[in-house]
Amino acid sequence: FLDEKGKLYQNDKKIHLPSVTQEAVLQVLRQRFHKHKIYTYISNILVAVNPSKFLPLYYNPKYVKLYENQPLGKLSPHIFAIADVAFRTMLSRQANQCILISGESGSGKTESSSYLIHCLTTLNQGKFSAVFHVFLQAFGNAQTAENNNCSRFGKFIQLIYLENASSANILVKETSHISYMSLNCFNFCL
Ligand SMILES: Nc1ncnc2c1ncn2[C@@H]1O[C@H](COP(=O)(O)OP(=O)(O)OP(=O)(O)O)[C@@H](O)[C@H]1O
Repeated sequence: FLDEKGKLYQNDKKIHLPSVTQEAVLQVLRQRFHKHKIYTYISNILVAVNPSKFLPLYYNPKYVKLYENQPLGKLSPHIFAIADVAFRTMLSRQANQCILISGESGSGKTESSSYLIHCLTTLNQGKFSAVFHVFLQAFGNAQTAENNNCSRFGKFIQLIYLENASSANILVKETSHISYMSLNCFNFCL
């Protein structure tokens, strides 16, 4: 989102970087971070910079509604936009969707997955309790030099969407066997 002179564009307008180097990308992320913008799109990939503090404005429940049914890139980059696109694509194509979250320890993968689950269950008006997360974290997390709440296991989370279920129609399954987190919503109950 830098213009040719290296200046940040206003209003999250999409533009090309003059040269795509690690330094240039980091510069954009840094500049946006200083403007309290922790999310940036690189194509349809969302880059999140860990703010290390809760940003209530970002995660206000009204944003789930705001991002609902909006094409990716129309509004400011946000993790709710990723959840919405996955959800809509699953419904329209009747096909599994997968969201991969990767990053170094302490970068915010667990937090991001919580926001995704929150948004996906809200979009579906389903009810989800955080029991799975709390339970797994109680046994599987530990404090490390990088992260006070470090997951000491890989995670695969599957959200199963049941189209005709009467009440809570997203089931959440959480298992722990791969080395980075993936989120997979699917399974239609026709
Ligand atoms: N979006 C966010 N908003 C506010 N705080 C965040 C956010 N993302 C991460 N954090 C903070 O950073 C800490 C580390 O994040 P998290 O545990 O999600 O990292 P992780 O990538 O899952 O780490 P690990 O691989 O070590 O398990 C969190 O406990 C939280 O305090």
